[in-house]
Amino acid sequence: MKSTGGSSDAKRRAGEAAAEGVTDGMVVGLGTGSTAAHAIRALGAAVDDGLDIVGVPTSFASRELAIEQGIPLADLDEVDGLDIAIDGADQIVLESGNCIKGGGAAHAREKLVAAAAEEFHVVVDPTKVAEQLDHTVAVEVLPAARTGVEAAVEKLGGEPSLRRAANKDGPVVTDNGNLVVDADFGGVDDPAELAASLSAVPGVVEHGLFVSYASAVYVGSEDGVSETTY
Ligand SMILES: O=C[C@H](O)[C@H](O)[C@H](O)COP(=O)(O)O
Repeated sequence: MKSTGGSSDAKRRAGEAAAEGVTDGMVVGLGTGSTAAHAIRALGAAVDDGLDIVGVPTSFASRELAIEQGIPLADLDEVDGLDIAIDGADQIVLESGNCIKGGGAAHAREKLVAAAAEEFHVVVDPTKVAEQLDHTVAVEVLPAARTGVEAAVEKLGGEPSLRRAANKDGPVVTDNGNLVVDADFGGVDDPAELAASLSAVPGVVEHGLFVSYASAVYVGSEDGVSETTY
């Protein structure tokens, strides 16, 4: 999985700490990204040791890793809710637990899985922690809606930019066959209001603002992990 900077030891500590909260019989959302990957690996090791869980992956990449780790899997529509989802974030405010996700363009399925879970546990390294959300907001859009969504983002005070692929000419295409517009709003004063405004734009499939989703945040560091609960 792609890495986004930050110490991999810190990410590993956060991921492993969150995985420790998973117990027999749980249905577990498996997040996407380099930090969530550590949780998936830790869960894979626990499954090897007899832990009985079912994982619900949030992306092609997390599914691939979970299969490699031998974690039994189900699709979201095959389970009757989830006990917990463990996932990373691009930026998080600890006071509220509000965060921005979608650096790997997986935020639409990640939000579906988080919404279906009783607990949403976010795993990050200290570089992700901020006083105010000011990271670009990933907006997954239907391809035909791109220009309309870009205009709507500008009306909301943001600067839109189509996410382009690194190893292909042209745009990033999500696991759902859509495009991603990264919207720079600078500092977000009211994340709930912006989230609602973005959700109301025709053609927006999902955006990366996760407002009031987190029930716990694990911040790994060089020498330990701190946990904040909500
Ligand atoms: O779309 C990707 C996800 O929202 C990731 O969870 C997020 O980008 C954080 O990834 P990482 O742990 O690699 O920084």
